[in-house]
Amino acid sequence: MPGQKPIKVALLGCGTVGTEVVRLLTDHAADLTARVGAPVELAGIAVRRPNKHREVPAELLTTDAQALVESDVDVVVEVIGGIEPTRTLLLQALRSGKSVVTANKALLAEHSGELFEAADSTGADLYFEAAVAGAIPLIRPLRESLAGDRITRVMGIVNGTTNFILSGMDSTGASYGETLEEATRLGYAEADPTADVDGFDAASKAAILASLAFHTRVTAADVHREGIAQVSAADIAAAKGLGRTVKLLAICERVSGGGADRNDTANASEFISVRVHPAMIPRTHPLAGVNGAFNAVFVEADAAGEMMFYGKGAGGAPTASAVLGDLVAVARNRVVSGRGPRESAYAALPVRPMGQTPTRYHISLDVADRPGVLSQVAAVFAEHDVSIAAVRQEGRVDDASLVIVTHAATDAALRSTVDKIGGLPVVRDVVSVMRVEGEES
Ligand SMILES: NC(=O)c1ccc[n+]([C@@H]2O[C@H](COP(=O)([O-])OP(=O)(O)OC[C@H]3O[C@@H](n4cnc5c(N)ncnc54)[C@H](O)[C@@H]3O)[C@@H](O)[C@H]2O)c1
Ligand SMILES: N[C@@H](CCO)C(=O)O
Ligand code: NA
Repeated sequence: MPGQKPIKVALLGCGTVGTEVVRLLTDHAADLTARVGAPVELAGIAVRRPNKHREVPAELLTTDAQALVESDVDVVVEVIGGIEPTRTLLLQALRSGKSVVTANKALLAEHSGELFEAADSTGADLYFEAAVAGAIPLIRPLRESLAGDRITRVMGIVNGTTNFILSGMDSTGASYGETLEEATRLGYAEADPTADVDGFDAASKAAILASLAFHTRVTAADVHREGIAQVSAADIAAAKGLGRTVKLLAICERVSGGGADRNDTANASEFISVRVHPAMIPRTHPLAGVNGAFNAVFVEADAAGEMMFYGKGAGGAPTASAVLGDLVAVARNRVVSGRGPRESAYAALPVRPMGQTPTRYHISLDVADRPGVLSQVAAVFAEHDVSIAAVRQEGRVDDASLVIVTHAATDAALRSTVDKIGGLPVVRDVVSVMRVEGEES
C-alpha cells in the first residue's frame, strides 16, 4: 500500500504471549499489510526488564508504558495481565482515541463497563478475542456472527490447566494432589495454580461470555464459583461407573421466572445463571471428549441450534493468533475510519443467585445391604422435597453401593438431604456428591 499511513502499534508486555505477538507481526508483516490495507508498524514494546528481551529489537523496548501509550500510536495491544497498572493504561489509551486489543480476562471481567465507556467517549475499538479460550474464535462469533440470534446457553471447558488435571485423574485414577503435582512438573500448571484450580480464571471467562451472550453487564462477582480441589478419585470412579466423566464447566444460561435478584426485579420474567463448578457429564456429551489442555465451548441459540467451538485455549502462539486477528480487525477499522461493535448491555437481565438455581445431583453411598435401606434413604429425599430421577444399587459381600441421581434441586435442599443421609446408621459412607450437567432433566 504505497503512501498509506502506517498503523502504529504499542505493545504492553512481552512475556509468553507478547513474544509471540512480536514474532507473528515480524514474520507476517507483508501479509498483514496486504490484509489491513496499510503497514502495521510496531512502534514500541513496554517491558519491566529490557535486558531480559534479547529476542526483540532493543530500540523498541521501553520501561515507560505510560509514555508509550501517550505517544503517537493508533493501537495499544495489552498482554501484561492483572488489574493495575493495565486498567489505568487502557483507560488512558481509549480516552485518547487509541484502539485497544487485550488478552486480559481478569481486567475485562471486573472493569469492562468502564473500559467500554472510555471507548465510546472517543469512538475507539475494544477487542478481546484472546481473553476467552485463547486461539478459539468465540468472542467474535458471540459478538458478531450470532448477534441476530437469541443465545440460550453457553457451556464450556475454558480452563486448560484444570481440564488437564481432571482428564489425568480420569485416565489414571490418581488423586487430585498427585495429578496437580504432575501437571506442575510438566509445565501445564503454574507454580501458583490458585487462579486456575480455584476457578477464578474460568469465572472471569464466564462473566465475559455471559455479558456477550445475554447483552447484559456481568462481572466476576456475579459468577458462582467452585474449583476442582475437592474433586476426589472416588468422584471420578463414581462418574466412570455410570458412563460419566467430571469436567470443570463454565455455564451461562437463560432461566425463566421466579427467584430473587440483584436489583428490584420482582417482575422479571427472565434471569440468567452464570456459574463455574465441577460437574459429571455423560461420556457421550461432546464436551466429554475434550481432554488435556484443550478448551471447548458449546453454544445453543434459538435459530442456529447447537454449535461447538474447540481448540487451543492457551499457550503463547495460539493466544497470539487471537491477538493478531483482533489487531487486523482494529487496523482495518482505522483504515476505513470505521468502528467495531460497541458494548451491548441493553437487556440488563438479572443474575439469579446460585441458591435459587436448581441443578441435578449424583450421590454415591456405601450402605448396608439389607431390607429397608433403600426406603430409608428415599424417605430422606422425599422429606426435603428432592425428587429422585434414577437409583442404582449394586450388592457386594455385606454391603452395597447405592447411586442416586436427582431431578433439579437447590444446593440448600441437597446439602440438608445429604447431611441427614450421612447420619443414617445404615449409611456407611457418602462416597461422592456432585452436580450432573448435559442430560435431560
Ligand atoms: N499465556 C497464555 O496461555 C494466555 C492465554 C490467554 C490469555 N492470556 C493473558 O495474556 C496476558 C499475558 O499473559 P502471559 O502468559 O504472556 O503473561 P507473562 O507473565 O508471560 O507476561 C507478562 C509480561 O508483562 C510484563 N509486565 C508486567 N508489568 C509490566 C508493566 N508495568 N509494564 C510492562 N510490562 C510489564 C512482565 O514482566 C511479563 O514479561 C494475561 O492477561 C493473560 O491472562 C494468556
Ligand atoms: N491458565 C489458563 C490460561 C488461559 O487463560 C488455562 O489454564 O487455561
Ligand atoms: Na478466543
